Amino acid sequence: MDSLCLRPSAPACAAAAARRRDHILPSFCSIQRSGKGRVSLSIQGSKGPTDDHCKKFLDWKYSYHRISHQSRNTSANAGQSLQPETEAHHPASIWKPISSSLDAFYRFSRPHTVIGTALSIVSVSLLAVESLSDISPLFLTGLLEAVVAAFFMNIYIVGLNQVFDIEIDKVNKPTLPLASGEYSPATGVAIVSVSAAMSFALGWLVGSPPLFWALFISFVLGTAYSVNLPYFRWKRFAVVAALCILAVRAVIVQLAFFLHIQTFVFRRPAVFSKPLIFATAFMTFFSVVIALFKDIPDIEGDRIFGIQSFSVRLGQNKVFWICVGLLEMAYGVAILMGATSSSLWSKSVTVAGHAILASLLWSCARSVDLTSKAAITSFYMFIWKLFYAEYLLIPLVR
Ligand SMILES: CC(C)=CCC/C(C)=C/CC/C(C)=C/CC/C(C)=C/COP(=O)(O)OP(=O)(O)O
Ligand SMILES: O=C(O)Cc1cc(O)ccc1O
Repeated sequence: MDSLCLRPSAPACAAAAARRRDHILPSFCSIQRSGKGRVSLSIQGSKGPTDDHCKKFLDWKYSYHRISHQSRNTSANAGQSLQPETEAHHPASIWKPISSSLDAFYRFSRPHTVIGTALSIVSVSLLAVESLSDISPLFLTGLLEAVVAAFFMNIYIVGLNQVFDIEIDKVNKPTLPLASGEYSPATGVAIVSVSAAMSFALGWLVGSPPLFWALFISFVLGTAYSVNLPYFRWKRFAVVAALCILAVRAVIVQLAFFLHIQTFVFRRPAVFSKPLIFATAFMTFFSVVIALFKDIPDIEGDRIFGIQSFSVRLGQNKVFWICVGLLEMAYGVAILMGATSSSLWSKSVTVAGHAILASLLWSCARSVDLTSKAAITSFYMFIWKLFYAEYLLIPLVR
Protein backbone atom coordinates (compact mmCIF):
# COMPACT_ATOMS: atom_id res chain seq x y z
CA MET A 1 0.00 0.00 0.00
CA ASP A 2 1.15 3.52 -0.77
CA SER A 3 -0.32 6.97 -0.51
CA LEU A 4 -1.72 8.83 -3.50
CA CYS A 5 -1.12 12.52 -2.84
CA LEU A 6 -2.99 14.80 -5.18
CA ARG A 7 -4.63 17.64 -3.30
CA PRO A 8 -5.60 17.86 0.38
CA SER A 9 -9.30 17.48 -0.57
CA ALA A 10 -8.79 14.10 -2.29
CA PRO A 11 -8.79 11.87 0.84
CA ALA A 12 -11.71 13.85 2.28
CA CYS A 13 -13.92 13.46 -0.77
CA ALA A 14 -12.98 9.80 -1.14
CA ALA A 15 -13.85 9.21 2.53
CA ALA A 16 -17.18 11.02 2.12
CA ALA A 17 -17.98 8.94 -0.95
CA ALA A 18 -17.11 5.71 0.86
CA ARG A 19 -19.24 6.74 3.86
CA ARG A 20 -22.24 7.53 1.69
CA ARG A 21 -21.66 4.39 -0.43
CA ASP A 22 -22.99 6.34 -3.41
CA HIS A 23 -19.94 6.41 -5.56
CA ILE A 24 -17.63 3.53 -6.22
CA LEU A 25 -13.95 4.29 -5.67
CA PRO A 26 -11.49 3.15 -8.35
CA SER A 27 -10.62 -0.47 -7.55
CA PHE A 28 -6.99 0.35 -6.62
CA CYS A 29 -8.00 2.89 -3.89
CA SER A 30 -8.94 2.34 -0.29
CA ILE A 31 -9.63 4.57 2.70
CA GLN A 32 -7.35 4.36 5.74
CA ARG A 33 -8.53 5.75 9.08
CA SER A 34 -6.04 6.58 11.87
CA GLY A 35 -6.90 6.44 15.58
CA LYS A 36 -7.20 10.23 15.73
CA GLY A 37 -10.02 10.23 13.19
CA ARG A 38 -7.74 11.27 10.32
CA VAL A 39 -8.40 9.78 6.90
CA SER A 40 -6.01 9.12 4.09
CA LEU A 41 -6.36 7.63 0.64
CA SER A 42 -4.20 4.60 -0.18
CA ILE A 43 -3.48 2.71 -3.34
CA GLN A 44 -2.75 -0.95 -3.71
CA GLY A 45 0.61 -2.02 -5.11
CA SER A 46 4.13 -1.74 -3.89
CA LYS A 47 5.58 0.66 -6.44
CA GLY A 48 3.65 3.75 -5.40
CA PRO A 49 1.22 5.84 -7.42
CA THR A 50 1.84 5.79 -11.16
CA ASP A 51 0.68 8.33 -13.76
CA ASP A 52 -2.12 5.93 -14.62
CA HIS A 53 -3.33 5.91 -10.98
CA CYS A 54 -3.30 9.70 -10.91
CA LYS A 55 -5.24 9.97 -14.20
CA LYS A 56 -7.85 7.41 -13.17
CA PHE A 57 -8.22 9.05 -9.76
CA LEU A 58 -8.64 12.52 -11.29
CA ASP A 59 -11.32 11.16 -13.65
CA TRP A 60 -13.08 9.59 -10.70
CA LYS A 61 -12.81 12.77 -8.62
CA TYR A 62 -14.19 14.87 -11.47
CA SER A 63 -17.25 12.64 -11.74
CA TYR A 64 -17.57 12.46 -7.90
CA HIS A 65 -17.72 16.24 -7.66
CA ARG A 66 -20.45 16.44 -10.28
CA ILE A 67 -22.61 13.86 -8.52
CA SER A 68 -22.02 15.20 -5.01
CA HIS A 69 -22.97 18.69 -6.19
CA GLN A 70 -26.21 17.28 -7.58
CA SER A 71 -27.07 15.24 -4.50
CA ARG A 72 -26.32 18.28 -2.30
CA ASN A 73 -29.02 20.08 -4.27
CA THR A 74 -31.38 17.15 -3.84
CA SER A 75 -30.77 16.78 -0.10
CA ALA A 76 -31.17 20.52 0.29
CA ASN A 77 -34.62 20.08 -1.24
CA ALA A 78 -35.45 17.09 0.90
CA GLY A 79 -34.52 19.01 4.05
CA GLN A 80 -36.39 22.13 3.10
CA SER A 81 -39.30 21.49 5.46
CA LEU A 82 -36.84 21.51 8.39
CA GLN A 83 -35.59 25.00 7.60
CA PRO A 84 -36.80 27.99 9.59
CA GLU A 85 -39.97 29.47 8.11
CA THR A 86 -38.33 32.72 6.99
CA GLU A 87 -35.71 30.81 5.04
CA ALA A 88 -38.25 28.36 3.60
CA HIS A 89 -40.21 31.25 2.11
CA HIS A 90 -37.16 33.00 0.71
CA PRO A 91 -37.50 33.18 -3.10
CA ALA A 92 -34.16 31.36 -3.49
CA SER A 93 -35.41 28.35 -1.53
CA ILE A 94 -38.58 28.15 -3.67
CA TRP A 95 -36.45 28.27 -6.82
CA LYS A 96 -34.02 25.56 -5.65
CA PRO A 97 -36.33 22.50 -5.90
CA ILE A 98 -37.64 23.76 -9.25
CA SER A 99 -34.15 24.26 -10.64
CA SER A 100 -32.92 20.88 -9.40
CA SER A 101 -35.93 19.05 -10.91
CA LEU A 102 -35.33 20.87 -14.18
CA ASP A 103 -31.66 19.95 -13.95
CA ALA A 104 -32.49 16.26 -13.33
CA PHE A 105 -34.96 16.19 -16.24
CA TYR A 106 -32.36 17.90 -18.44
CA ARG A 107 -29.83 15.14 -17.68
CA PHE A 108 -32.52 12.42 -18.08
CA SER A 109 -33.38 13.74 -21.57
CA ARG A 110 -29.76 13.29 -22.83
CA PRO A 111 -29.81 16.82 -24.34
CA HIS A 112 -27.15 16.09 -26.97
CA THR A 113 -29.55 13.59 -28.59
CA VAL A 114 -32.58 15.92 -28.34
CA ILE A 115 -30.69 18.80 -29.99
CA GLY A 116 -29.56 16.39 -32.75
CA THR A 117 -33.13 15.18 -33.33
CA ALA A 118 -34.61 18.71 -33.49
CA LEU A 119 -31.86 20.05 -35.77
CA SER A 120 -32.06 17.08 -38.12
CA ILE A 121 -35.83 17.41 -38.56
CA VAL A 122 -35.61 21.17 -39.23
CA SER A 123 -32.78 20.58 -41.70
CA VAL A 124 -34.46 17.80 -43.76
CA SER A 125 -37.75 19.72 -43.71
CA LEU A 126 -35.96 22.66 -45.34
CA LEU A 127 -34.98 20.30 -48.20
CA ALA A 128 -38.65 20.26 -49.20
CA VAL A 129 -38.77 24.07 -49.41
CA GLU A 130 -38.64 25.22 -53.06
CA SER A 131 -39.14 28.96 -52.66
CA LEU A 132 -39.39 31.50 -49.83
CA SER A 133 -43.17 31.48 -50.12
CA ASP A 134 -43.11 27.84 -48.94
CA ILE A 135 -42.04 29.08 -45.49
CA SER A 136 -45.64 29.68 -44.49
CA PRO A 137 -47.65 29.12 -41.28
CA LEU A 138 -48.71 25.78 -42.81
CA PHE A 139 -45.04 24.70 -43.13
CA LEU A 140 -44.10 26.01 -39.68
CA THR A 141 -47.05 24.21 -38.03
CA GLY A 142 -46.19 20.92 -39.79
CA LEU A 143 -42.56 21.31 -38.75
CA LEU A 144 -43.42 22.14 -35.13
CA GLU A 145 -45.74 19.13 -34.87
CA ALA A 146 -42.99 16.85 -36.17
CA VAL A 147 -40.34 18.28 -33.82
CA VAL A 148 -42.57 18.05 -30.72
CA ALA A 149 -43.73 14.48 -31.50
CA ALA A 150 -40.11 13.40 -32.12
CA PHE A 151 -38.99 15.19 -28.93
CA PHE A 152 -41.36 13.03 -26.86
CA MET A 153 -40.26 9.87 -28.69
CA ASN A 154 -36.62 10.83 -28.08
CA ILE A 155 -37.33 11.16 -24.34
CA TYR A 156 -39.08 7.75 -24.43
CA ILE A 157 -36.12 6.03 -26.15
CA VAL A 158 -33.32 7.50 -24.02
CA GLY A 159 -35.44 7.26 -20.83
CA LEU A 160 -36.34 3.60 -21.37
CA ASN A 161 -32.64 2.89 -21.82
CA GLN A 162 -31.92 4.44 -18.42
CA VAL A 163 -34.79 2.51 -16.77
CA PHE A 164 -33.22 -0.79 -17.91
CA ASP A 165 -29.61 0.31 -17.35
CA ILE A 166 -29.73 1.59 -13.74
CA GLU A 167 -27.04 -0.81 -12.51
CA ILE A 168 -24.76 -0.28 -15.55
CA ASP A 169 -25.15 3.49 -15.29
CA LYS A 170 -24.10 3.42 -11.61
CA VAL A 171 -20.69 2.45 -13.01
CA ASN A 172 -20.69 4.18 -16.42
CA LYS A 173 -22.84 7.29 -15.96
CA PRO A 174 -23.46 7.89 -12.24
CA THR A 175 -24.76 11.42 -12.83
CA LEU A 176 -27.90 10.23 -14.64
CA PRO A 177 -30.90 10.74 -12.32
CA LEU A 178 -31.95 7.07 -12.05
CA ALA A 179 -28.40 5.91 -11.37
CA SER A 180 -27.79 8.66 -8.80
CA GLY A 181 -31.10 7.96 -7.01
CA GLU A 182 -32.59 11.41 -7.74
CA TYR A 183 -35.37 9.59 -9.63
CA SER A 184 -36.99 6.41 -8.37
CA PRO A 185 -37.56 3.65 -10.98
CA ALA A 186 -41.30 4.48 -10.77
CA THR A 187 -40.59 8.11 -11.73
CA GLY A 188 -38.52 6.90 -14.69
CA VAL A 189 -41.29 4.54 -15.84
CA ALA A 190 -43.89 7.32 -15.46
CA ILE A 191 -41.86 9.80 -17.54
CA VAL A 192 -41.20 7.33 -20.36
CA SER A 193 -44.83 6.13 -20.46
CA VAL A 194 -46.21 9.68 -20.60
CA SER A 195 -43.63 10.62 -23.27
CA ALA A 196 -44.54 7.67 -25.52
CA ALA A 197 -48.26 8.38 -25.06
CA MET A 198 -47.79 12.10 -25.88
CA SER A 199 -45.73 11.28 -28.96
CA PHE A 200 -48.28 8.82 -30.35
CA ALA A 201 -51.22 11.06 -29.44
CA LEU A 202 -49.67 13.97 -31.33
CA GLY A 203 -48.67 11.75 -34.27
CA TRP A 204 -52.24 10.41 -34.44
CA LEU A 205 -53.89 13.86 -34.15
CA VAL A 206 -51.73 15.33 -36.93
CA GLY A 207 -52.82 12.49 -39.23
CA SER A 208 -49.62 12.35 -41.31
CA PRO A 209 -48.78 8.71 -42.28
CA PRO A 210 -45.01 9.33 -42.70
CA LEU A 211 -44.85 11.05 -39.30
CA PHE A 212 -46.81 8.31 -37.56
CA TRP A 213 -44.70 5.52 -39.11
CA ALA A 214 -41.48 7.35 -38.19
CA LEU A 215 -42.61 7.50 -34.56
CA PHE A 216 -43.82 3.90 -34.55
CA ILE A 217 -40.64 2.38 -36.06
CA SER A 218 -38.44 4.49 -33.74
CA PHE A 219 -40.55 3.28 -30.81
CA VAL A 220 -40.18 -0.38 -31.82
CA LEU A 221 -36.40 -0.14 -32.40
CA GLY A 222 -35.80 1.98 -29.28
CA THR A 223 -37.76 -0.55 -27.19
CA ALA A 224 -36.08 -3.62 -28.69
CA TYR A 225 -32.68 -1.96 -28.09
CA SER A 226 -33.15 -1.57 -24.35
CA VAL A 227 -35.85 -3.87 -22.86
CA ASN A 228 -34.70 -6.88 -20.95
CA LEU A 229 -37.12 -9.48 -22.39
CA PRO A 230 -36.42 -12.74 -24.20
CA TYR A 231 -35.12 -12.09 -27.77
CA PHE A 232 -34.72 -8.36 -27.04
CA ARG A 233 -32.13 -6.08 -25.40
CA TRP A 234 -30.44 -5.80 -28.78
CA LYS A 235 -27.84 -3.44 -27.28
CA ARG A 236 -26.01 -6.61 -26.17
CA PHE A 237 -25.07 -7.30 -29.80
CA ALA A 238 -22.80 -4.60 -31.22
CA VAL A 239 -23.83 -4.92 -34.89
CA VAL A 240 -27.58 -5.09 -34.19
CA ALA A 241 -27.30 -2.16 -31.75
CA ALA A 242 -25.52 -0.06 -34.41
CA LEU A 243 -28.15 -1.02 -37.01
CA CYS A 244 -30.97 0.22 -34.72
CA ILE A 245 -29.34 3.64 -34.39
CA LEU A 246 -28.53 3.72 -38.13
CA ALA A 247 -32.12 2.82 -39.10
CA VAL A 248 -33.53 5.70 -37.05
CA ARG A 249 -30.85 8.42 -37.42
CA ALA A 250 -29.84 7.77 -41.03
CA VAL A 251 -32.95 6.40 -42.74
CA ILE A 252 -36.12 7.31 -40.82
CA VAL A 253 -35.13 10.84 -39.85
CA GLN A 254 -34.06 11.73 -43.41
CA LEU A 255 -36.78 10.01 -45.42
CA ALA A 256 -39.88 10.02 -43.20
CA PHE A 257 -39.59 13.60 -41.97
CA PHE A 258 -38.87 14.82 -45.50
CA LEU A 259 -41.93 12.90 -46.75
CA HIS A 260 -44.03 14.34 -43.91
CA ILE A 261 -43.36 17.89 -45.17
CA GLN A 262 -43.23 17.09 -48.90
CA THR A 263 -46.28 14.84 -49.25
CA PHE A 264 -48.45 15.58 -46.20
CA VAL A 265 -47.82 19.30 -45.60
CA PHE A 266 -47.11 20.50 -49.18
CA ARG A 267 -49.19 17.76 -50.90
CA ARG A 268 -46.42 17.32 -53.50
CA PRO A 269 -45.20 14.05 -55.05
CA ALA A 270 -42.28 12.30 -53.33
CA VAL A 271 -39.01 13.10 -55.12
CA PHE A 272 -35.72 11.88 -53.70
CA SER A 273 -33.38 14.73 -54.56
CA LYS A 274 -29.55 14.77 -54.56
CA PRO A 275 -29.30 16.61 -51.19
CA LEU A 276 -31.68 14.09 -49.58
CA ILE A 277 -29.65 11.12 -50.84
CA PHE A 278 -26.48 12.91 -49.69
CA ALA A 279 -27.97 13.49 -46.21
CA THR A 280 -29.00 9.81 -45.90
CA ALA A 281 -25.60 8.55 -47.03
CA PHE A 282 -23.66 10.97 -44.83
CA MET A 283 -25.79 10.21 -41.77
CA THR A 284 -25.22 6.48 -42.31
CA PHE A 285 -21.53 7.12 -41.55
CA PHE A 286 -22.37 9.42 -38.65
CA SER A 287 -24.86 6.97 -37.06
CA VAL A 288 -22.30 4.18 -37.16
CA VAL A 289 -19.73 6.51 -35.57
CA ILE A 290 -22.17 7.55 -32.81
CA ALA A 291 -23.14 3.91 -32.20
CA LEU A 292 -19.47 2.87 -31.89
CA PHE A 293 -18.12 5.91 -30.12
CA LYS A 294 -20.76 6.23 -27.39
CA ASP A 295 -19.49 2.99 -25.86
CA ILE A 296 -15.77 3.89 -25.77
CA PRO A 297 -15.94 5.61 -22.36
CA ASP A 298 -18.33 2.92 -21.00
CA ILE A 299 -16.03 -0.06 -21.30
CA GLU A 300 -15.83 -0.67 -17.53
CA GLY A 301 -19.56 -1.11 -16.83
CA ASP A 302 -20.24 -2.82 -20.17
CA ARG A 303 -17.61 -5.47 -19.41
CA ILE A 304 -19.08 -6.15 -15.95
CA PHE A 305 -22.62 -6.49 -17.32
CA GLY A 306 -21.75 -8.57 -20.42
CA ILE A 307 -22.44 -5.90 -23.08
CA GLN A 308 -20.28 -6.96 -26.04
CA SER A 309 -19.74 -3.46 -27.47
CA PHE A 310 -17.12 -2.92 -30.19
CA SER A 311 -14.92 -1.20 -27.59
CA VAL A 312 -15.14 -4.22 -25.27
CA ARG A 313 -14.27 -6.55 -28.17
CA LEU A 314 -11.68 -4.54 -30.11
CA GLY A 315 -10.31 -2.14 -27.49
CA GLN A 316 -10.87 1.60 -27.07
CA ASN A 317 -7.89 2.73 -29.14
CA LYS A 318 -8.91 0.79 -32.25
CA VAL A 319 -12.56 1.88 -32.10
CA PHE A 320 -11.53 5.52 -31.58
CA TRP A 321 -9.41 5.56 -34.75
CA ILE A 322 -12.00 3.57 -36.75
CA CYS A 323 -14.54 6.30 -35.86
CA VAL A 324 -12.17 9.13 -36.82
CA GLY A 325 -11.35 7.28 -40.09
CA LEU A 326 -15.04 6.77 -40.94
CA LEU A 327 -15.81 10.45 -40.38
CA GLU A 328 -12.79 11.59 -42.43
CA MET A 329 -13.96 9.29 -45.23
CA ALA A 330 -17.47 10.79 -45.08
CA TYR A 331 -15.96 14.31 -45.26
CA GLY A 332 -13.85 13.22 -48.25
CA VAL A 333 -16.94 11.94 -50.11
CA ALA A 334 -18.81 15.15 -49.22
CA ILE A 335 -15.99 17.31 -50.61
CA LEU A 336 -15.93 15.31 -53.88
CA MET A 337 -19.71 15.49 -54.16
CA GLY A 338 -19.67 19.24 -53.43
CA ALA A 339 -17.09 19.74 -56.18
CA THR A 340 -19.53 18.30 -58.75
CA SER A 341 -22.28 20.81 -57.91
CA SER A 342 -23.41 23.05 -60.77
CA SER A 343 -24.14 25.92 -58.39
CA LEU A 344 -21.02 27.95 -57.57
CA TRP A 345 -22.14 29.12 -54.11
CA SER A 346 -23.24 25.61 -53.10
CA LYS A 347 -19.97 24.14 -54.41
CA SER A 348 -17.90 26.66 -52.40
CA VAL A 349 -19.87 26.25 -49.16
CA THR A 350 -19.97 22.43 -49.37
CA VAL A 351 -16.28 22.01 -50.21
CA ALA A 352 -14.98 24.65 -47.77
CA GLY A 353 -17.40 23.67 -44.96
CA HIS A 354 -16.49 19.97 -45.08
CA ALA A 355 -12.76 20.68 -45.46
CA ILE A 356 -12.85 22.87 -42.32
CA LEU A 357 -14.79 20.25 -40.33
CA ALA A 358 -12.44 17.47 -41.51
CA SER A 359 -9.33 19.35 -40.41
CA LEU A 360 -10.91 20.37 -37.09
CA LEU A 361 -11.73 16.71 -36.45
CA TRP A 362 -8.20 15.61 -37.28
CA SER A 363 -6.48 18.18 -35.08
CA CYS A 364 -8.78 17.51 -32.11
CA ALA A 365 -8.51 13.70 -32.50
CA ARG A 366 -4.70 13.84 -32.35
CA SER A 367 -4.74 15.63 -29.01
CA VAL A 368 -7.15 13.29 -27.16
CA ASP A 369 -5.70 11.46 -24.17
CA LEU A 370 -7.15 7.99 -24.69
CA THR A 371 -6.41 6.96 -21.11
CA SER A 372 -8.76 9.59 -19.70
CA LYS A 373 -12.51 8.94 -19.59
CA ALA A 374 -13.18 12.68 -19.25
CA ALA A 375 -11.16 13.42 -22.41
CA ILE A 376 -12.91 10.68 -24.44
CA THR A 377 -16.34 11.87 -23.26
CA SER A 378 -15.53 15.45 -24.17
CA PHE A 379 -14.38 14.34 -27.65
CA TYR A 380 -17.64 12.37 -28.00
CA MET A 381 -19.56 15.60 -27.34
CA PHE A 382 -17.38 17.28 -30.00
CA ILE A 383 -18.53 14.57 -32.47
CA TRP A 384 -22.14 15.55 -31.69
CA LYS A 385 -21.21 19.17 -32.48
CA LEU A 386 -19.90 18.01 -35.87
CA PHE A 387 -23.23 16.20 -36.31
CA TYR A 388 -25.09 19.48 -35.65
CA ALA A 389 -22.78 21.36 -38.04
CA GLU A 390 -23.56 18.81 -40.77
CA TYR A 391 -27.26 19.56 -40.48
CA LEU A 392 -26.48 23.26 -40.95
CA LEU A 393 -24.63 22.41 -44.18
CA ILE A 394 -27.16 19.92 -45.62
CA PRO A 395 -29.79 22.51 -46.70
CA LEU A 396 -27.01 24.31 -48.62
CA VAL A 397 -26.12 21.20 -50.68
CA ARG A 398 -27.57 21.55 -54.20
C1 LIG B 1 -38.37 9.86 -32.93
C2 LIG B 1 -37.16 10.02 -33.72
C3 LIG B 1 -37.32 10.07 -35.14
C4 LIG B 1 -35.94 10.10 -33.23
C5 LIG B 1 -35.47 9.71 -31.92
C6 LIG B 1 -33.98 9.91 -31.99
C7 LIG B 1 -33.25 8.81 -31.31
C8 LIG B 1 -33.19 8.79 -29.85
C9 LIG B 1 -32.64 7.90 -32.09
C10 LIG B 1 -31.87 6.79 -31.59
C11 LIG B 1 -32.52 5.47 -32.00
C12 LIG B 1 -32.19 4.34 -31.12
C13 LIG B 1 -32.74 3.00 -31.53
C14 LIG B 1 -31.44 4.53 -30.06
C15 LIG B 1 -31.12 3.53 -29.10
C16 LIG B 1 -29.88 4.03 -28.54
C17 LIG B 1 -29.80 4.32 -27.10
C18 LIG B 1 -30.98 4.49 -26.25
C19 LIG B 1 -28.55 4.42 -26.69
C20 LIG B 1 -28.13 4.55 -25.33
O1 LIG B 1 -26.91 3.91 -25.39
P1 LIG B 1 -26.33 3.07 -24.20
O2 LIG B 1 -24.90 2.81 -24.48
O3 LIG B 1 -27.19 1.92 -23.90
O4 LIG B 1 -26.53 4.10 -23.07
P2 LIG B 1 -25.64 5.27 -22.62
O5 LIG B 1 -25.14 6.06 -23.79
O6 LIG B 1 -26.62 6.00 -21.78
O7 LIG B 1 -24.55 4.60 -21.87
O1 LIG C 1 -29.55 9.10 -29.99
C1 LIG C 1 -28.71 8.41 -30.53
O2 LIG C 1 -28.51 8.46 -31.74
C2 LIG C 1 -27.87 7.44 -29.74
C3 LIG C 1 -27.63 7.83 -28.34
C4 LIG C 1 -26.39 8.29 -27.96
C5 LIG C 1 -26.17 8.64 -26.62
O3 LIG C 1 -24.95 9.17 -26.24
C6 LIG C 1 -27.14 8.50 -25.68
C7 LIG C 1 -28.39 8.05 -26.07
C8 LIG C 1 -28.64 7.74 -27.40
O4 LIG C 1 -29.88 7.38 -27.81
